[in-house]
Amino acid sequence: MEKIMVEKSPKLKGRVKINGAKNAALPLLAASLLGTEDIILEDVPKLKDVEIMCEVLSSLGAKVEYLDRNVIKINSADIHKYETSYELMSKMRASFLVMGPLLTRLGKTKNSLPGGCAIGTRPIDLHLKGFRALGATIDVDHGNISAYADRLVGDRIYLDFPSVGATENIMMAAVMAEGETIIDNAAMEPEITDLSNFLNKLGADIRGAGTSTIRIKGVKKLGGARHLIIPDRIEAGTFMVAAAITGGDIIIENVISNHIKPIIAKLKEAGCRVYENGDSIRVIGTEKLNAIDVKTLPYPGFPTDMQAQFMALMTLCEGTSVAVETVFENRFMHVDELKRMGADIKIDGRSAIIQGVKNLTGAPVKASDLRAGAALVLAGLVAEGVTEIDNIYHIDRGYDGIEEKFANLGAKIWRQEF
Ligand SMILES: CC(=O)N[C@H]1[C@@H](OP(=O)(O)OP(=O)(O)OC[C@H]2O[C@@H](n3ccc(=O)[nH]c3=O)[C@H](O)[C@@H]2O)O[C@H](CO)[C@@H](O)[C@@H]1O
Ligand SMILES: C=C(OP(=O)(O)O)C(=O)O
Repeated sequence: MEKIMVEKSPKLKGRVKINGAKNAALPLLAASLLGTEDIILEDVPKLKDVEIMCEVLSSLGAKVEYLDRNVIKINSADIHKYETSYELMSKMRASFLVMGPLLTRLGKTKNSLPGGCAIGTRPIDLHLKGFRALGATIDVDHGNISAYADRLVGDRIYLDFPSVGATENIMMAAVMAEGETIIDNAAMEPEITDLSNFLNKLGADIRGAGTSTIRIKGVKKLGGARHLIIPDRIEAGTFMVAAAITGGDIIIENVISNHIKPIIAKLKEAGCRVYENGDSIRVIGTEKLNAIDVKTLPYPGFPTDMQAQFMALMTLCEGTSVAVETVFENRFMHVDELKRMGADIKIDGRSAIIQGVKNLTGAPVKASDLRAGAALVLAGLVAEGVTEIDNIYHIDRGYDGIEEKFANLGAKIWRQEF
């Protein structure tokens, strides 16, 4: 069993290059099932989740080949299987994103129902509502969910919540449906726009991605393309908080600053200096951090995937900070772990009230989910002594080379076998 060990570190300084986004790579890999010619994805992060999605694609008959560390070639010309195994599906929720592409490409698909996870129950009712509106019949039995349709026909679909996954799955199912599909109250995350750009390169006809209304005109067939994945705004945000929490000075390269406006704004409110320069961002920390409040919201609001990392920062801000989580009903599992490190946090429903403390102390802690793990790494950088982080497979789902990147900035961090 491996743990990540973090020792109180000097102020982090230097440059760090951000990888392609996990949350763009996963839907793009799923969408690759739609193409009938070679697809090349560039800047794919080397992550456990990406590995699992590649296994899912291979299990369906796609040819998946690494051309380089971060470049994957996929050919789905001969996909024939429409069922995924429980074993693969249960490893990662995002594998459910193959449902839309398989439904439209093969007319049927059967997958095991994804369960909830540490951050919430994460239902898929909105994905299914979309598939049904396009004409699919949905059956659930023995933990499996099947969808089939002789033909899919476009319709107008209103999402009760702008779900990222539902928007993606419905977009992918609709690309080859007859006529026009309109998704209202669609998610507006940059990863949706990246997916739309990619599908259009394959020959799809999608307009409006990045706004709350997406229009998809069905086409007969999709081909191939080469596509560079957008930078990971959450990885970028995590390193920005690292500069803030250690009072350091970090230049973060390969960032689209428009994608991280709330992160920039909140770090400035905390007293940090943030300079945008083309595709890089420099964050300079401050001796005294001001208390800040954050409320998570769908894009362009403050991202739920940055709430835990900001909470690590808030534990050291002077005064009282409040974090309100509105996207997931149970995304406060990091609170007890931060408290073990000396943080003063109270939870009241969907709000966490954080009273700044003078310092944190290292402790054995557990990552309950991906971003909770990132928050513990950040807290460990400034906590007295050593922080020993267990369950780091969560962290490896979403951060490519986390120890190397932090160590290059001067952090005392290593992976240890126990
Ligand atoms: C692989 C990926 O891209 N993951 C991201 C994606 O997850 P994911 O696509 O799962 O997130 P959603 O936007 O779908 O979920 C947001 C909220 O909607 C609810 N919901 C969702 C679908 C549905 O059918 N019914 C329903 O009620 C969920 O329970 C949750 O409370 O967006 C989340 C919100 O920005 C991020 O935290 C995740 O990192
Ligand atoms: C919640 C996350 O991802 P996933 O949807 O893959 O669980 C995340 O990236 O923080």
